Amino acid sequence: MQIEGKVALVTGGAQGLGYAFVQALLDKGAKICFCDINTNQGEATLKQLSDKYGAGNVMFRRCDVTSQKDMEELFKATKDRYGRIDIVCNNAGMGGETYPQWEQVVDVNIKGMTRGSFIAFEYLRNDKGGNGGVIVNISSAAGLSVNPMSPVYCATKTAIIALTRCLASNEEVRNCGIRVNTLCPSFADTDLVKQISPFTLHDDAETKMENSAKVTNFLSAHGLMTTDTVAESFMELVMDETKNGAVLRVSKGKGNEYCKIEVSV
Ligand SMILES: NC(=O)c1ccc[n+]([C@@H]2O[C@H](COP(=O)([O-])OP(=O)(O)OC[C@H]3O[C@@H](n4cnc5c(N)ncnc54)[C@H](O)[C@@H]3O)[C@@H](O)[C@H]2O)c1
Ligand SMILES: CCCCC/C=C\C=C\[C@H](O)C/C=C\C/C=C\CCCC(=O)O
Repeated sequence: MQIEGKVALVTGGAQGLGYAFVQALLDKGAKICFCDINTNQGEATLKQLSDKYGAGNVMFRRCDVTSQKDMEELFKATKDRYGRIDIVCNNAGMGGETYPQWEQVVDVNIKGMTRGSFIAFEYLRNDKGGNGGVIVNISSAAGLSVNPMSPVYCATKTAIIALTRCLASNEEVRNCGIRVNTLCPSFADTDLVKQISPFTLHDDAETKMENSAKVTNFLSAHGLMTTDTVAESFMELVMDETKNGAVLRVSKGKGNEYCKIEVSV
């Protein structure tokens, strides 16, 4: 897919990986709408991006991906401003393993990305005025592996891999010119990683210290990628038109791998 002249929408784009995806798309000539629940950070990021790429090429809208109304308005505002939508990146996500945060993790990571995919279909489908296009859902290497420290986060990310593969395999979706892929990064240098708080059955100080040491050791064993490195792989999933239903794991230690998850039905 040629990016020049295309219109992309990125959720959770005010910082971290989403911000890197937005910049990678702008670098290739796309027009962008990014949303975030954090209005202050979103507006600060909009200012930086407008200075660098021109105010006509980028817009920000406050939007909570757990709200159907917010998301419908986000897509409509993007189409109203730029006339089309070609690329949707469902990126907004979070971690948290205790109540009530774990429920919000399910809402944002699973329902938010499902909502974003379903609304995207209405705008991309080439049988109803769209031009086809691509959806990239941001899962995680955590969705491909077993991890005792983050059962809820891992479950949500595995769900996104399943959602993506099923949607991509659907003939109606394919026939409307829409590809759906998922990116599964290992650790990258963002706030989300700095805030990891592992699942535990105990809340005493000693266990907390032990768990914190486990997280530190786990992180130093795997290393942190830059957000730009992850964005290069994101762009591969966007641009390579042969990729549909792809599950691309990106890891500092293990490199990039398109994962095959075979099941017999
Ligand atoms: N950083 C990593 O190591 C890593 C690895 C694999 C996958 N991921 C995934 O990448 C995505 C981005 O994570 P990140 O590391 O950049 O984290 P981050 O915390 O730096 O950025 C996440 C952004 O999403 C926004 N957000 C959160 N909830 C939202 C909501 N309800 N509606 C709209 N926006 C919301 C936040 O305000 C923030 O700007 C997430 O889906 C995360 O699970 C991150
Ligand atoms: C300390 C583990 C907690 C992990 C869950 C919390 C936040 C996760 C953020 C990222 O999505 C983590 C990404 C991958 C971690 C899972 C497996 C590591 C695989 C290592 C590799 O393949 O390089």
